[in-house]
Amino acid sequence: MGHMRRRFKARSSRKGTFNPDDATRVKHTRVGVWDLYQEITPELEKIPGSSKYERYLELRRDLPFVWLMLKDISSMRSCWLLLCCYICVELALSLIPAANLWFKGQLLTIVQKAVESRTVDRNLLMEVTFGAIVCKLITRLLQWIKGRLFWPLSSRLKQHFAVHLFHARARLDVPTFENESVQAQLESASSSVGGHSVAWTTLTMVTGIASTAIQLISQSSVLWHTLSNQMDGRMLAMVALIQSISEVIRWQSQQPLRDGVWAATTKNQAYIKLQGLKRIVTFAEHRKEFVAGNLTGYAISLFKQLTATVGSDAGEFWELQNRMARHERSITPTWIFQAAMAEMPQIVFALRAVQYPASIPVSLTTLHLVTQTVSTFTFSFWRLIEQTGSIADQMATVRKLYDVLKVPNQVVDGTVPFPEDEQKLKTGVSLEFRNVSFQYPGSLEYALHDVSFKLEQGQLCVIVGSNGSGKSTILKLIVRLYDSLEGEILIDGKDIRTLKLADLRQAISVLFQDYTHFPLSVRDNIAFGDPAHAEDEERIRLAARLGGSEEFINKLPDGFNTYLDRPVKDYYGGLPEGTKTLFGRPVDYSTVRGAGEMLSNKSIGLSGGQMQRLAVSRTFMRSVVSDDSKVGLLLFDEPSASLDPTAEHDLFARLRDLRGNKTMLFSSHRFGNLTRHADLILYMNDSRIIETGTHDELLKRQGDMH
Ligand SMILES: Nc1ncnc2c1ncn2[C@@H]1O[C@H](COP(=O)(O)OP(=O)(O)OP(=O)(O)O)[C@@H](O)[C@H]1O
Repeated sequence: MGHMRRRFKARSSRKGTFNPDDATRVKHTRVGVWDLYQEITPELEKIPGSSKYERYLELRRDLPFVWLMLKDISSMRSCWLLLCCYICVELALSLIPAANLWFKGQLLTIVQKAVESRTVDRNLLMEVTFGAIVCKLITRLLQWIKGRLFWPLSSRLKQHFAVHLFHARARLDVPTFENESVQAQLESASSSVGGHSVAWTTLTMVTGIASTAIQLISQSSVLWHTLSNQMDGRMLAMVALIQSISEVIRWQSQQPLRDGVWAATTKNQAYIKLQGLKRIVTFAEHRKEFVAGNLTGYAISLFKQLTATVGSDAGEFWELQNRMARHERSITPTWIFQAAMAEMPQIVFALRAVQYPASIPVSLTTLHLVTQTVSTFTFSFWRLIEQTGSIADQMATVRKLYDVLKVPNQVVDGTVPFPEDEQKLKTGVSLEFRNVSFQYPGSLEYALHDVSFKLEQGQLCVIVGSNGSGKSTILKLIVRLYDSLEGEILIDGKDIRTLKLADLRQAISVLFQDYTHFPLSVRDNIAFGDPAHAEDEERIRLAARLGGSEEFINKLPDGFNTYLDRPVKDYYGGLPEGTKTLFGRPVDYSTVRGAGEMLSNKSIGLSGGQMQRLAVSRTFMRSVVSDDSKVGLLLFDEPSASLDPTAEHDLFARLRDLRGNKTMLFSSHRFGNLTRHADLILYMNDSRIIETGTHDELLKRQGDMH
């Protein structure tokens, strides 16, 4: 699989767009039910190794990053010694084929002498034989050492760069993270081949290329030297080499989808429907309606009929593509010429033998030497081409790996510390919106339009409005998930953009409407509300109690240690059907088909209300559990949306009790329980505040209107 991914990794060096309908640049082929569109590459680019100028520029841009990475790797204390050993072993291994060749050349000399003088230099023969054996042994030994170095080195690199990548991802703010190009960059920087990190792949690739190059150079110089006094030796070598290189080129050109721009789609309606039917009978989610709808008979006959219609054209894209590629290896004039060329060394040898019968033993050995060397040679050459082909992609990946740490966040950090006096937070902060307007990135509509209001220290404010009126957006702007386009937001009279982000967010506690649950234990889900006290068990339990979640958490299989959705699945195969739980967790048989022999665990279901209580507990952990909380402003976006009336009543009562004198802001769909206690109600519609006042004032005004 890893190999496949690497072979077909899309190369995205070309700028611009790809239009399958442009017949002048795009070749259209039918592959079974599939339509394959390939961009026509100019002939020149098909020659391996001939990279275009643009490609060269790219390499020049990316190369420094590879250097940076190598420096980075060697500066890791636990790595550099291993790395040195690894490089030495690789170097030694790449010189071995040349040594082997040298011994064979010596044999050739011995044979030649034997032919000429009818005597064999015994000592030399012994030396050569012994040398060849030692060479083999050393190779084995080096390979063994290389194998032993592999895991420690590769896993250390993986760890090091895992931290790097975690950092790169963790530091991004909301608009930057949502940006598609940043996502693509992160994706490719963390791409791995066969489970290895980018660093390891790059390292092996760089050492691999160096080693192949050394092999080629050392072998060819030894061969050239050895053959210098052989009749036709060099000619034989040239002929064999040309032949073998042309094989490589032919092989290269037979990989139509290796490089270049291409796309495939199917328009075969019968095939698409067939795939749809397969899914219906495969996945559990369709079963209820499939059975109740009495669809069995109909589906079977439809499936049979469609299978007949599509016929042998049916198939997955890769399967058909491989079949076609094999068919394409048809007989062409070049192919015939190459086949003839393959026999060329033998022909040269035969002609020579006819001319000089005495030279037969020598030329026979030369022939053997040449053909054998050339075949290892071809292999090395082929590898070099393979590797240089992917090195450009790999280097680009390395650059991206380093660039992701430099992606600028869109929300720029401020410099002013906040608050000046921590004690003041206890009495809450004041909050003011001055003519704030905002559009979400990529959206043309205003989510907030000229919004102004002022909330004094310690006041309770409720924003009321229908769906999509902009309530949540107000909360998101206060914590600077996004920055407003126009106007300013002031906290304690200071523009929030001037304040240090970490301080600002520390002083605010927020419960979003679309709160999330981290794929961690229930305890950690609450503890993450206040990292400073994440180890404080008492505090976590208190937060759970106040948030109304303690009771149901205690009933979970592992209590506070329960994972609602374990991020690491268990693996098993061939389980007897009677196994309902394993390792204390329920077995999920519904995923068995997709994952083959691997199965995963069912996630533990909580009701919507329980989820919300858990989220409220996390917020409480941060803001209301204790007096030493550094929070001065509490924001709640529909905290009771999934709660039943009693739970809602309890929650609000508790919140009013616990908040002390802190400033609090709620959003709600309706007037009611909460608005009665509000110092200020903002009534929103269509991105604007259309009315403000207290509960009574607003009701009165409404009454006046009717
Ligand atoms: N991430 C986003 N990207 C683009 N548009 C968004 C995004 N989030 C919200 N919007 C749009 O901004 C407007 C205001 O949304 P907001 O979430 O503030 O409404 P709301 O009053 O909180 O609604 P609800 O009561 O449904 O929660 C809506 O028109 C919405 O479609």
